[in-house]
Formats: sequence, structure tokens, C-alpha cells
Amino acid sequence: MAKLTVEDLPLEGKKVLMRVDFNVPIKDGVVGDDNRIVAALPTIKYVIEHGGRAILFSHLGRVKKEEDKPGLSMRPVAERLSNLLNKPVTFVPVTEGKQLEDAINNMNNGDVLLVQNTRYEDVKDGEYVKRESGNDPELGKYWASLGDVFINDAFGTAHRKHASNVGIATNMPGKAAAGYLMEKEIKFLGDAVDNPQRPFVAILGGAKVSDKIGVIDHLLDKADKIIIGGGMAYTFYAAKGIKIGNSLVEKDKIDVAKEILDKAGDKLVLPIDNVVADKFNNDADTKVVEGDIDDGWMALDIGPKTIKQYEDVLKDAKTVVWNGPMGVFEMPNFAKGTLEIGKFLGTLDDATTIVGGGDSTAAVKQLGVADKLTHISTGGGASLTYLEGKTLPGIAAISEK
Ligand SMILES: Nc1ncnc2c1ncn2[C@@H]1O[C@H](COP(=O)(O)OP(=O)(O)O)[C@@H](O)[C@H]1O
Ligand SMILES: O=C(OP(=O)(O)O)[C@H](O)COP(=O)(O)O
Ligand SMILES: [Mg+2]
Repeated sequence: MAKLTVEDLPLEGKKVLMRVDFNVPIKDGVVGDDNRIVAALPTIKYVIEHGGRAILFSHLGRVKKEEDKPGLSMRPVAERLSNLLNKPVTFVPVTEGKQLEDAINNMNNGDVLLVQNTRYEDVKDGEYVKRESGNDPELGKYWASLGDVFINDAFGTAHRKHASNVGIATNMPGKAAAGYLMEKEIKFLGDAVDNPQRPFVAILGGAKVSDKIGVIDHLLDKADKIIIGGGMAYTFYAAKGIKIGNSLVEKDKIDVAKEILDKAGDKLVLPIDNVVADKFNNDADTKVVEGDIDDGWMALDIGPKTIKQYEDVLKDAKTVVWNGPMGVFEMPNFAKGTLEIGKFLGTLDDATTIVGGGDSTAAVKQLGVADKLTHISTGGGASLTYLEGKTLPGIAAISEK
């Protein structure tokens, strides 16, 4: 990268604004998988060891209404970060104003402060105003005014053009650098996928269907096979006229799915069977069905025949990029598809196997199959966007050397 890096910045005594991706799973007010926090530690440590005052910004989940805010507070993240750094982390429960400014002015060299969820700015007085997600120019300018230099280490968010990454960077010309994680992720992905060893298989699942379905069109030109699982599969079922019951579907994207199916031929592989449940709960009644899913049932995992079929597609692969779990792995009864695919990838000794995404990473770690994979990336949507060959706005906005 011909981009500025942390080592190019003056840090001693500086207010160092840092964008990190701490969008981690939170359950009952406690951080679940902390891979994304751990991954940002080298840059944070470098900053504080060089006398910088680290002021961290991240989003957490998606804030669309006032009631979303309490469950999406960064406080549990500050606690985990403090444990990992083995030093206090000041948590500021607001995203702007005197309380934040005072807290920053009270910092000493080597201190760490975490700002409240940047997406709290998306909802003001009950209105969904998207100041953060819409890259409101005033917000980026305000946040930039709070510091001396800026480091973007949020690879997982690099495909977004938001105020806390692009907005701050554009207001800090010549002083916006890439962090170590950002550098590492780009280097690894570049080496693995710019000229991939073939066969190259992409696996796409998860729940962000409308975000990620468009990527498939581009991947058709790059990958030799594309395996679809998880919540992504049922919009394709709908496009094929297969009944989906109450499964996850993005109705607006059924036409996109049809176009992809027409173009893809046998490059795109869909589940043959699914584990269906009568409610979105681990204790639901379940059964395995092939094809049509009746009303009152929803598909929460791929079925055993599909697992076999996917293993067959994957067995000769030399490069595999996987984003998005094959089912609702957070519930043990719907984790088998993700577990079996993860285990199988671990047996592919000659292949480069990359898993990306906040939830996919949490899944392979939780299920104990992460160690056998070549690379665990903190970015799901970001890796896919990179794979498409598109410029990542969060990286483009970083200052050139
Ligand atoms: N069949 C399904 N129905 C509903 N949600 C699903 C299904 N399969 C997977 N998911 C959900 O997808 C989520 C992860 O999606 P996503 O954020 O796109 O992946 P990643 O974070 O790895 O990029 C998980 O919380 C998982 O429970
Ligand atoms: O978790 C993330 O992406 P991922 O689910 O694709 O891994 C990033 O933090 C981006 O979050 P967003 O998709 O709500 O902008
Ligand atoms: Mg996710």
C-alpha cells in the first residue's frame, strides 16, 4: 500500500483518533467472540507505547430507532478491551458534546478512551437521520476536530463510506493512516485472491442478503463455483418458485436472484435439503425436508444431503473464500451445517482457506475449527467487496504517503 501507516505518524502526546471495527456479538450485556477486539490490539498498543492518547471509535450493530440504543452500547466492549490490554479504558457513553470533549482533554499520554457506538448518531430525537451511515459532512468534521491524527484499522467496515471512517479521514488530509490490521488483511487477501489457485470456490451464507447478493454477480466471473447456504439461500429458492414457508427472504431481491440464476448455470450451487423449524428458537420442533418448505416452518440450517453435496464441490478446491454461516449457528440445533463445512475445510491440506466476517469468524472459533483454516479475516462484506475488485472507500480515504 502506498498509504500512510501508523509508523509515519507523530504519536507522542498526540490525540490519536482511531476507527476500529468492534462490531462483535453481545449476549446479555457481555461480549461473545472478541476476535475483532484482539485483532486491533497491535495498533492500539503501538499507539500507547509511543505516548499517543488513543481515542477509539466503532459502530456496533445497526441503530434504526431509539429503542435499539441500550442493547447496542459499547460499554461491554470497553470492559473486554480493558481486560485484554490489562489497563483502564475510559468509556464515554455519548458520541458528541461536552462530556466527550472533557474526557478527551483529561487524557494523559498512553491513555485509552472508547467513544459510544458511532451509529447512535443515526437516530436523533426518534428520527432515523443516518448521520453516521450517511456520512454527514458535519459529523466527520466534528469528530476530526477532536484529534491530531487519525488511524483507520477497521478493515471490517472498509466497504462502508461512513462519517467515522471516510468522514474523519477526509477531514484529516495528510494525517490519516492505515493501522496494522488493515495492512495485514489487504496483504493477505491480495496474495490469495488476486490470482487465486484454482479451482476457486466461494461460499456465501449469513443473513445480510440485500447487502451481499449483488456481489454474486461479480463473483461469477472470478470463482469456479459459488456455494450458497444460510439465510442467503431462500431468496434464491423464492426466485426458483420453491416454497420457503417463513424462511428469511429479501423480497426486493428476488429479481436480482433470478438474473443471477440465469447467468450462473451450474456454477451456483443451492441447498437440496434444509433443517426446518416451527419457530426461531433452539427448542423448536425440527425436521429435514427436501425442496418445498411448508408455511409455518422456516429453514435454519442446511440439511445432511446438502452438506455431502457441498463437501463434494469443495474437495478439489485450491482456494476457498467463505463468508456467512450456513445456518443459525448461535443455536446448537442449527449449527451442524456450519460446523461440518468448517471441519471439512480444515481437511483440505493443499488449499488456501479463508473465512471472513464477524459472525463467520465467531462461528468457526466457537465450533473449534478455526485453527485448521489458513486465514481468519475480520471482514465479511469488506472481503467480498475486495474480492469483487472494487475500491474500499475506507481505504481509499486514507492519506497517500
Ligand atoms: N437460515 C438462516 N436464517 C436466518 N438467519 C441465518 C440463517 N443462516 C444464518 N443466519 C444468520 O446469519 C448471521 C450472520 O450473517 P452475516 O452478518 O452476513 O455474516 P458475517 O458476519 O460472517 O459476515 C448469523 O447471525 C446467523 O444466525
Ligand atoms: O460486521 C460487519 O460486517 P460482516 O457482518 O459482513 O462481517 C461490519 O462490522 C459491517 O457492519 P454493517 O454491515 O452493519 O455495516
Ligand atoms: Mg455479521
